[in-house]
Amino acid sequence: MLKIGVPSKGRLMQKTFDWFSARGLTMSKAGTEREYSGRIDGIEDASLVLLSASEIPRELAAGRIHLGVTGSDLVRETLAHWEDRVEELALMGFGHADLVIAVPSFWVDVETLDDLDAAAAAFRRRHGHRLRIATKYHRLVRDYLSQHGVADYVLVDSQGATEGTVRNETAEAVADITSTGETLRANHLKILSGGPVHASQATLFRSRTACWSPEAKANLKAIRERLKA
Ligand SMILES: Nc1ncnc2c1ncn2[C@@H]1O[C@H](COP(=O)(O)OP(=O)(O)OP(=O)(O)O)[C@@H](O)[C@H]1O
Ligand SMILES: O=P(O)(O)OC[C@H]1O[C@H](OP(=O)(O)OP(=O)(O)O)[C@H](O)[C@@H]1O
Repeated sequence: MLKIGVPSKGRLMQKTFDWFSARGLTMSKAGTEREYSGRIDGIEDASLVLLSASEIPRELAAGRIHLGVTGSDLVRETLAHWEDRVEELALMGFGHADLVIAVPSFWVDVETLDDLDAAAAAFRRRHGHRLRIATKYHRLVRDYLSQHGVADYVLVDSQGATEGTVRNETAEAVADITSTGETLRANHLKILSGGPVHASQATLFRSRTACWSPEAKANLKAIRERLKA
């Protein structure tokens, strides 16, 4: 039995169903709105596992699902050495969002990462502690800043309403996902230039660690054919 994990709710769920449906694989939620089970028509011996988008990377890495749909940001953030554990089968063309670093709009001297580096050093000299960046994307932000030689900062964990941390004085800067930019603007934050930390979109992943029985492999082959068509 091939297990496919798809988002059970939230912004990725309906578009995931639509994407598969356009390729001849009809997914639907079973039972009532609140029941987290589903069915998939158009392929034999495949079952749907409805999960939170943020749990799908872990389930793929543990091999409990064979395929899974989630944001590319969540896989990179959740799984160390993600490419060893999952394979990207298809970029799905929706769920686009950029992980960006943003600072208060009134920091007129800070536009680039180099500026942030200089501001962080000055901040430490003046305040005696490191500049705080609020985020839930610890791995991605740490790797990105280290690649760009920025070291004088500390990450503070924020699992939601991250843009509010600057106003609430629990951080000086933020690293968060944005699509329209509305939330950043409303909180008087501006994005550093130089491109996003990661440009995310909904992606179909294959687990490298799941048990790939001959039947599961045959099922995957059939799905790949559908995707090509
Ligand atoms: N404002 C946004 N616009 C577009 N995509 C976004 C936005 N915020 C987050 N995303 C993307 O949506 C995905 C997460 O989806 P969603 O927020 O529905 O799941 P979740 O946080 O796991 O929800 P839950 O755990 O409550 O089920 C991530 O890949 C992220 O990049
Ligand atoms: O650029 P925008 O279109 O304004 O979208 C950005 C917001 O969307 C996400 O939050 P979400 O709605 O998932 O809530 P959260 O704060 O609980 O993460 C993200 O964390 C930003 O706060």
